[in-house]
Amino acid sequence: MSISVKNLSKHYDKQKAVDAISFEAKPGRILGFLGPNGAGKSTTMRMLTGYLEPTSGSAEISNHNLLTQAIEAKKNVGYLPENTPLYTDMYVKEFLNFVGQTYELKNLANRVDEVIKQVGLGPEQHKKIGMLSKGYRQRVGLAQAIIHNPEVLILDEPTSGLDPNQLVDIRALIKELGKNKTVVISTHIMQEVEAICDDIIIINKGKIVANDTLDGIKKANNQESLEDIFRKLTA
Ligand SMILES: Nc1ncnc2c1ncn2[C@@H]1O[C@H](COP(=O)(O)OP(=O)(O)OP(=O)(O)O)[C@@H](O)[C@H]1O
Repeated sequence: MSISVKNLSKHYDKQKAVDAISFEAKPGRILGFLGPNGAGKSTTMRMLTGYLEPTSGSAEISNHNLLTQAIEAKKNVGYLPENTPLYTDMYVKEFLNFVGQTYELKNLANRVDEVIKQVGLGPEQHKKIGMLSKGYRQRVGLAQAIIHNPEVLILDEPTSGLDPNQLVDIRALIKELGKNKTVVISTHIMQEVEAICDDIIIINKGKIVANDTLDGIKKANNQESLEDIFRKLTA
């Protein structure tokens, strides 16, 4: 199993931001992680990438425990945070080289060229990150997330704020990456879920209220629209 989460919780004082959730995710599938604002999506994603320590419970990435085998676990996960904090003063290639060095990658120059091609950054690769449009910045964010070829990709609202053209391109890219990785993507756009996700988890107030395939959740709810199902489960 690429991701295995058991009774994972994060409490901020008395608030249970994430409340004993358990789930698994498999390779070659894209898991949509849905929930209203403040449901606990980003908090869960931060715990899955080792950025945030859980209050209790455990999470494994590629069979490595994130607490006790943190280095191995982190090698197997790539992360695109919600508001991608990129180094705007760095050039695209400079930044990707910098990230690659932190993973001590071999043949780094080749790998940087490879990911630039893979995410469609070719025409913009000689620019400073600060000069790029939001869509191209997201491509840099995706490039840094996949540079070490991780088995698991965690993408926190990767298409928010993109124009319709970039949106379609980035979705296609995520779909392509999902063919041989385990991708977890959070989004508020139900159309996006329909377009790219195989499986769905809906989280509400820190608890999982649905965990099914896209087809399964629709069948279980008399083929209602995903918007209606979402509202019913999270109202
Ligand atoms: N550092 C923190 N300190 C205190 N409370 C926090 C902290 N980070 C998150 N929270 C709270 O935990 C809850 C879950 O937040 P989280 O950011 O995980 O939600 P989310 O589902 O990602 O929301 P959104 O869709 O708005 O991004 C929220 O009530 C939030 O206010």
